[in-house]
Amino acid sequence: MSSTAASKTRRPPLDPALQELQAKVQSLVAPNFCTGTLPLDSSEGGLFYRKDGDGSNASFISFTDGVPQDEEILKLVEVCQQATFGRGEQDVFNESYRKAWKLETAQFSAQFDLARSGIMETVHDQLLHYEKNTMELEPQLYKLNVYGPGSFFKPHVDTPRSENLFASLVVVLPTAHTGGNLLLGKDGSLFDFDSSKLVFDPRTKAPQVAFSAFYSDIEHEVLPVEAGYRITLTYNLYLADTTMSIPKALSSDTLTSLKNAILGLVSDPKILPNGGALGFGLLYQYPINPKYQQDLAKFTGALKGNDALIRTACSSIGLAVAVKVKYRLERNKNPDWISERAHHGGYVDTYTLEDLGSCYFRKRGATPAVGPSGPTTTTDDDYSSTKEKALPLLWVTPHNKMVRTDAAFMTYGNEHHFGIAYGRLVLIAEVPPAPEREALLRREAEGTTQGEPGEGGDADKVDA
Ligand SMILES: O=C(O)CCC(=O)C(=O)O
Ligand SMILES: [Fe+2]
Repeated sequence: MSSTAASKTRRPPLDPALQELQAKVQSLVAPNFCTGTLPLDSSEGGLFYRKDGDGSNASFISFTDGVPQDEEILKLVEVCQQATFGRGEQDVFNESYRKAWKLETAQFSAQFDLARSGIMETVHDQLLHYEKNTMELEPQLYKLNVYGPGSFFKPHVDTPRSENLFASLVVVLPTAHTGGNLLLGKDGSLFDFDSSKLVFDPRTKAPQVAFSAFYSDIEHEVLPVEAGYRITLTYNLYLADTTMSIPKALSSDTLTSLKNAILGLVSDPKILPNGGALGFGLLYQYPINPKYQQDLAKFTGALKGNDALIRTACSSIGLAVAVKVKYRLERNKNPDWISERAHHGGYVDTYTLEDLGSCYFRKRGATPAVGPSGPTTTTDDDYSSTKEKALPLLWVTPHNKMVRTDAAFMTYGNEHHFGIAYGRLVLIAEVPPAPEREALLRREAEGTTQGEPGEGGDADKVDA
């Protein structure tokens, strides 16, 4: 029997509890960016810079000793290079896509000290909110950019130049300018960050920095600067393990209502009566290194925003959760499948939502491969003989609503990089057979499952 026939005959009407959980997941709003301003003390307001290759002559510009004049900024521009961007595997210069100047880190030293500024604490709290408190974000200064009149940067996602790239941070230094808004999300659907209005205190006119941090896979653009110069420091924020305990106060209302919606679904013995899994397509994309195929099976990075919230909700009610890569089979017309190389055991077949097509969850995989632009292709010889052992996988949400994945768009980034691609991931929460779920539900009703992380518990501890 073909898989298409199998999924057609098996698709049941949508359960009201599933509809409720879908609506809940789709209405989640975990933060995916954060912005703010910070006074800039005169001891931190300077920038030393030099010409490329000139070790002996440095110049200086102050951002706190009066508003920098155009002539001073033009001297800085003189030592800059035209900014390029990544397209496929090359850095290219194309003024219809990006018009700006850049300075490499070897050419400048800013007195502004990100580590001491307190910005990273805010960013950490917002962007790693629902994640394990064993991870932190490590900022790496990336470039200084100058956007003059007519400068802009067309919509793009930031290049995943390492598997650990998580977020991007832009710090705008205080200069007089108009335009140059940073739009987050498609056409600014998430936020319109108008630095021109933020870099001087509206009351005292004192200079300040304005910052914006966002997950690097979120589409963003810089609108043309209309007048003046917009000067930025950009940082890549990498995930790093930490032994420090980072306190977290989770907004438990959102988490509790999501947990209740999941419990509402799994408390129905007609749902996955013999066990199976709930599938959640993740909203964000994550950098994956196709070379390390084994590691694809155990994604250990932090999840972003809503994705992290779903993982925390599932694991804190005692469901075993795992993050998997979604693959596409090349040879036949079979739909996507999900593989986990590290485990051996059964296979999970599926009945699905209409818009996903069917999908197979297998606990033992053939060789996976990730293409350079996300969706994956592979061949799998023993695929058809193994799917009989499948258990149902019930999709709660489709994948990747947040991220545009059309090929042209995905080839653009802010720098070329070999080997790392943004991958589509799904979260699989294993659901035990109905009789075994009673204990889980009883525990939750009695409040004996783990509390939210940051309230003395760690959601991951309840993973099976
Ligand atoms: O200047 C900004 O606000 C964002 C710049 C940017 O997107 C980049 O450098 O990749
Ligand atoms: Fe960018």
